[in-house]
Amino acid sequence: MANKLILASSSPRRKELLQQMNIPFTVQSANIDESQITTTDPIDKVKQLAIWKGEDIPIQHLNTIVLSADTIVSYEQTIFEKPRNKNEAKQMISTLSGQVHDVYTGVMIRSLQEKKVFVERTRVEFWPLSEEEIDAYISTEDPYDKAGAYGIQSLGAMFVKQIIGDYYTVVGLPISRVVRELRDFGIVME
Ligand SMILES: Cc1cn([C@H]2C[C@H](O)[C@@H](COP(=O)(O)OP(=O)(O)OP(=O)(O)O)O2)c(=O)[nH]c1=O
Repeated sequence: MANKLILASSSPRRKELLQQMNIPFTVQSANIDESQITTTDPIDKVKQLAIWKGEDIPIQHLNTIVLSADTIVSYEQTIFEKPRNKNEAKQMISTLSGQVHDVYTGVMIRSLQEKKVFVERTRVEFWPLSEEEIDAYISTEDPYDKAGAYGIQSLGAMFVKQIIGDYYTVVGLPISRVVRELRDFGIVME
């Protein structure tokens, strides 16, 4: 029997990226308490959160594969997750203005027998931004469901001077690596 993939995510971007790769899957959102995390190291954090999300989905069959991920923005010693309000969004974008930051995405792929966890990093440089530009941006919907308060795939694209690494790591799922790793779990394009 062919293996079946479950995407343990409520992120519309992760769903779209798997669809773009012609990989068949179903969605089951993980429900975890991210505030329970204690580590402040960005790599440990995205790994742990991806593991919690993936382990929240029960596996009942030998042919079930679960994919989960977590994305954060890291600048100097600070981790930026999703902004809770306008003030936090402004603070995040103002801090990232004119600077280079890292985006980390942790991924877990698991079956009953096996587990693979990895982290991808992409470096992003922002142009120096004016206060007017930042204020205009945070009054849109764009920043609020995204780590670091910007969407590189949407309006936030105008802030990005250059990147080093996989663009899709920033969007929330390093899809080329994920496709390769999924093959080892017997998940391939239709
Ligand atoms: C930096 C950046 C992040 N993001 C998104 C990717 C992630 O969906 C989100 C970070 O939140 P996550 O907690 O990684 O994911 P999620 O809550 O959206 O979905 P789930 O936990 O159910 O899988 O930020 C962008 O879409 N564009 C960007 O440029």
